[in-house]
Amino acid sequence: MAESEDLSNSSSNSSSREDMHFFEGVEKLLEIWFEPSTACKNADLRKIPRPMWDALLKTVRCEIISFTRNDQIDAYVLSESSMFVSKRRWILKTCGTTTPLQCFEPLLRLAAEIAGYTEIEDLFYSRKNYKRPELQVSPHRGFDEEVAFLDSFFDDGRAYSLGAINRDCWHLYTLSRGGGGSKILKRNNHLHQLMEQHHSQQQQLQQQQEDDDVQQLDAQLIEASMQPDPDQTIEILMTDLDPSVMAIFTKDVCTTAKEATQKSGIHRLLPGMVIDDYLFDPCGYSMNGISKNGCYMTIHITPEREFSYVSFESNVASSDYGELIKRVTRTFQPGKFIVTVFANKTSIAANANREIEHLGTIDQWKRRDIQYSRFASYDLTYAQYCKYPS
Ligand SMILES: C[S@+](CC[C@H](N)C(=O)[O-])C[C@H]1O[C@@H](n2cnc3c(N)ncnc32)[C@H](O)[C@@H]1O
Repeated sequence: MAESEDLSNSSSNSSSREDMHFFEGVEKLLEIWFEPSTACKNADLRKIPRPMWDALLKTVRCEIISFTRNDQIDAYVLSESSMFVSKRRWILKTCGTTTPLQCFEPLLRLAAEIAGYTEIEDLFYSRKNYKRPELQVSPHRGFDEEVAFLDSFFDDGRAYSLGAINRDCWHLYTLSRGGGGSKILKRNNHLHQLMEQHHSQQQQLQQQQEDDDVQQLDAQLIEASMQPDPDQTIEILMTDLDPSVMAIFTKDVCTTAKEATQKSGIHRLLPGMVIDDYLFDPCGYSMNGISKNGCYMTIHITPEREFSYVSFESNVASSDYGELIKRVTRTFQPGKFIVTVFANKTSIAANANREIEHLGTIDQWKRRDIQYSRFASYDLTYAQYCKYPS
């Protein structure tokens, strides 16, 4: 399977490429939803203390550089992108040569031992094709390897590649169940035992509770599981960006992250977000934005001209993502971009596929690819756009 970006127009040969400074902006994105726990009423991933996150992120090869929180969500800016921790949802987005799948086992242990979760309800692992896949380390040297790794944990995982696999494309691994928990495979013996052990301990505790309490909780859970909470995620992954915009995200032009945020107009993309931003030296930018209702946005920028890359992601609900896509692409002026939208049936973005189908052009960007997929609990729309004439 072709993995690298289309390099047919590149004049670089392999020896000069070796010497070149390079940073892989493309992120690996892992989102896990844990199943609400009947036995542990106060289960919460935010109970996991900071030193444990620090240790977990060492296995990923990155570290926390900034932190902000509100009642709904803890948001971490990392040396390579971001981590968001909510009650039962965990999101890790990391770029460069990080290894997010390496922290999968430690995460499940912390979720069981500290947070009180023993079952995974849903999982999404996704990324764009890397620009330089040969620089990645195991288990991220190719999508096949990432899938094999995840398949060793799940018996119901499914892998998809959307877009043109010899050019710009996007890979996704997800579970095929609509909630209901996904059993960790028995061949991961130690982890399986650990999860089972926590599960049975919690079940014993459950039996000690008053019958009324349990019945009430069960009734609430049944009702909640029949009607999922609205959920949606939009990602816009941009390449070949306008150098004059990218210059903003260098220390030559801005001395602080706040200055870069304001000069670029990032603060106007989704008003009402509390922004935690970071400007790297000599260049590079990351920000997390969070709002009181639990929404987040995150933007990461690799401004170097030879491999410029910007990602935008948010779970903000909208029935008009076209407007948001316009604001984002006008801000960063990419040569090309990929949009993905996940939305479940109760989301106001549930018709995003139809909306994007009508967006054949967005300003000066023309759509080259569109695919629509229906999964157990979410619909997914993938589209790719290029600036024309291209
Ligand atoms: C971490 S940031 C944003 C990454 C993000 N995934 C993206 O490219 O959209 C990466 C940018 O910061 C620069 N940078 C400077 N110092 C860095 C550091 N210590 N760690 C990671 N990136 C650094 C890189 O050269 C690159 O331009």
